[in-house]
Amino acid sequence: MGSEEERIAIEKEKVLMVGAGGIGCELLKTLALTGFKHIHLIDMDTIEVSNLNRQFLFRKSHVGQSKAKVAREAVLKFRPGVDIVAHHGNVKNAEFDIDFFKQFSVVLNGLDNLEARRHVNRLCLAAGVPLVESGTTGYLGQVTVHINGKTECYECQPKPAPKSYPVCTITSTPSKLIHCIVWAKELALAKLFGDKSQANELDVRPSVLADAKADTNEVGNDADFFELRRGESTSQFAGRVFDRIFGYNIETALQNEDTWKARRRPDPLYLDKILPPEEFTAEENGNGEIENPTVSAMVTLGLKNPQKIWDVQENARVFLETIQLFFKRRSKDIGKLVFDKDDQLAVEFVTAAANLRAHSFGIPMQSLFEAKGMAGNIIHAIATTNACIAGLIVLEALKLLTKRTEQCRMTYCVEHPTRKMLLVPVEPAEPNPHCYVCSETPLVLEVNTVTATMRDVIEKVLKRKLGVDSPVIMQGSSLLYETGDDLEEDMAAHYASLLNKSLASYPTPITTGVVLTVEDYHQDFRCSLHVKHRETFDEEKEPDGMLITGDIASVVNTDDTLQPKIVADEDLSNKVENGHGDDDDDDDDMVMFTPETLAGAKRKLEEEESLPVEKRLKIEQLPAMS
Ligand SMILES: Nc1ncnc2c1ncn2[C@@H]1O[C@H](COP(=O)(O)OP(=O)(O)OP(=O)(O)O)[C@@H](O)[C@H]1O
Ligand SMILES: [Zn+2]
Repeated sequence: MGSEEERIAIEKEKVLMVGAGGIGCELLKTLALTGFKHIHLIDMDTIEVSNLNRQFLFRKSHVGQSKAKVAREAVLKFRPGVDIVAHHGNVKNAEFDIDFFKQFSVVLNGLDNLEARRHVNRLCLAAGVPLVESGTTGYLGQVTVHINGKTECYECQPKPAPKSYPVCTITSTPSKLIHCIVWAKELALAKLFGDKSQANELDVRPSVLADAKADTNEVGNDADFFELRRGESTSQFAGRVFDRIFGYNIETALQNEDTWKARRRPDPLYLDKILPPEEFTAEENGNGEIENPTVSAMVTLGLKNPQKIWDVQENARVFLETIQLFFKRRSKDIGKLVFDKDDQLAVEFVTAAANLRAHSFGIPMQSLFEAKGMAGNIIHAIATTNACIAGLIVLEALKLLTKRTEQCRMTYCVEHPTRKMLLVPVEPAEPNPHCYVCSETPLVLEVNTVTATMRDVIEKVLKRKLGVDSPVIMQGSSLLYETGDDLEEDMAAHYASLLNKSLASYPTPITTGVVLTVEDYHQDFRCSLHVKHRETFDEEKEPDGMLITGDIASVVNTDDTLQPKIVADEDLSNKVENGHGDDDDDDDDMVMFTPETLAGAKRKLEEEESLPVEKRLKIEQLPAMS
């Protein structure tokens, strides 16, 4: 039992918890059992079956209900005297504003995404409330403490960003299964079932070869190749797509000899070499069958074990069956499907398509279970890690509430003992004086002001890179853009009309030398952008056609949409692939974020003797995913 001072603080102070998932369930239980009496809890989600193995406050009968509300009820059963207020909503909602945050003595995060974490960080800074931030990934975890003005804020240091791959690795020269999975998920699935208006490089071929084929009309260069044709059965369609993407496209790529000089040549796959014809030439057209969102090709094909690696025939069958099922039972999703790791049919399609491509390129195939993990960037959560992290959060909260801030520590939970410790405490660093969030450091925006529009700047830089939700943009004293429900109609129309204008064609041209002020009142966020015109950008390395520089250590790409650069959470997929988190130094992979960017981190170790540098980097690189 702690000191009297602690007991009083525990009973009196009001704490806010954000997230009632893996960490959140453990945290709410630990707070209640420690004696905390006033707890607010925010979570926007409802309970899913897949949460039940570790989010122990939830039962099967709760599936579909609010996590925050059910967590509250579950804890009240064993600690009825605790005053718990459950909010079922997004922490970014306007109701959770700075005044709302001000009522708490400390905020405790149990979130799973960068966007929400950055938002809470900004509100805590604005409200002057200390934040205890946390994350776990399998056996790894971390708890960090952020006190406005005293320690670094959550955004003072760079965060691991998704790893990106050159487009050509994905479209033409995969060398690992993850490349094939990204291809299956972002190109094949998207081309067949996703939004057709989005650019998609699934079917790109060298123009010379494409022209030659088009002349003979052998395959055609038709834009609607991936559409179900009139009178065509879904099985004929699936077969046609199979031969195109695994056969014809590979054969076409093979004709580009230079590509294969130093690489293994892929083998084209054609259905008639893999399956007997009766399996893929059925004439029936099953459109119009009953829609069923939970349909599964594994069920209809009798494949039971998700951990078994399918052979080529099985992958071909699953590929064909998933396409048919999408058309017959999921037709409402066609044209708008986006990959979701909980969508069984989509995962089956991605597994089969990735495996077939892998087979063609001589890459070992994987089971659906493994492929799902890679496609969904899943590292299986470990309940014990969440419990340890929740305990550490409460310990840090106690130090904050009893004003023992000098004792606060960032604690890293590591997989292998470091100097006999699995929990490595590190003294919090001071605020980064160049952090654009907690200091007023200006940023430089390099952009082609003649071609880029204000919409580009808002979407690609302000929202995606700087994590701003509702930007207000000023140039000197004139307002260039604002959003909000209370905006007059004519003003909203005026701003909308300006959005598609290039920066240089604004009434007062926005070009080199102009300083834009960006604010988000809800986040109490403010920064200035110094505009610098630049003619050209490297399409591969700077796909946004703009670059934000300056003292922007913490500016990272939070967006995981994959156009035009293909991005995947390699940190995580590596772990699934190799069983550990080390990068295997495949120089094919282009990393947007390197250990060097972390080396400047100023954390000091608790003991005099420092960790070896590699170890320190690893600790600091721990991704905080959930
Ligand atoms: N913006 C947000 N507002 C409120 N709650 C959020 C927000 N973003 C994430 N959360 C909540 O944070 C929790 C994180 O928990 P956790 O990492 O265990 O994820 P999960 O969705 O429960 O599980 P998994 O992703 O592993 O299936 C989730 O319950 C999620 O709803
Ligand atoms: Zn900061």
